[in-house]
Amino acid sequence: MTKSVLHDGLSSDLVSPPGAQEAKDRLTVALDFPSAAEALKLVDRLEGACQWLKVGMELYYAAGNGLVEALRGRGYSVFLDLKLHDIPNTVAGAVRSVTRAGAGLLTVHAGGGAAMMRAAAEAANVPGGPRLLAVTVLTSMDAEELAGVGVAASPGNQVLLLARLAKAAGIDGMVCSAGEVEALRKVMGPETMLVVPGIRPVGSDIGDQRRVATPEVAIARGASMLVVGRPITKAADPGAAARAILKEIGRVVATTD
Ligand SMILES: O=C(O)c1cc(=O)[nH]c(=O)n1[C@@H]1O[C@H](COP(=O)(O)O)[C@@H](O)[C@H]1O
Repeated sequence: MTKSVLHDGLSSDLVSPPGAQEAKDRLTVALDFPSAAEALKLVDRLEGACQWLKVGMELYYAAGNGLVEALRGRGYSVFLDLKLHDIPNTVAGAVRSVTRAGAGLLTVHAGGGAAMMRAAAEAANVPGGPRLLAVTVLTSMDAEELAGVGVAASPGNQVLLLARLAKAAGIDGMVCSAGEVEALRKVMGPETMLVVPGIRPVGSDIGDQRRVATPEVAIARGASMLVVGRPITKAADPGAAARAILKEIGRVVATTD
């Protein structure tokens, strides 16, 4: 479905079974750590289980573009999750600043509005610029939390509204929960990148997430890519935890190819 969109020009692993590279391309491990040293230690323990690594606010504020470049130097694709949300001029400037590091993906908050997203899309539209993802409704929010910030719509309807706004503004893909991905896939078509966090393999702690699903369910419903943090980074054996998730992804990919 989204194979060609996702692959970042890296060579396939010739000794892996068919579909293995696709599964790797569809898993992003969230490096939510306070320092480059801790993040790189985890990367070593992943033993190449994934192609994409997500650098979020905690790590980027500590380690900056240097770490993005270091991860790319090790052959990884970098998903820079800064969830930009400010006036259009400021967001466009931020996109230009981070573009220099060569991240493949960058997030903005869809709640920043159409003009902000258009400004971000224009700033990213340069050679080597990142593909932009619009974060719709955070997976840590349920209907009650949404109502608390004055949004009466259900998470499903709010995600759909923001996704349509993002697409019209020229954004490449959206971040949503597994609960909305099926409806979004129908509306957005096969090429739009739909990225799903809030992933919890059976038996793992839910923590602060609210709209969650297993890797298998999220991929079966149409997710292009999964974002997984603590179920891998806090596991006793992060490499084994990542490989178990790849197996779940692979099972679905094998039946849909
Ligand atoms: O944009 C994101 O990546 C994101 C959006 C969202 O709605 N929910 C969400 O959890 N995330 C990120 O996905 C990761 C999930 O981490 P875990 O809950 O530890 O698996 C974190 O790095 C979050 O910042």
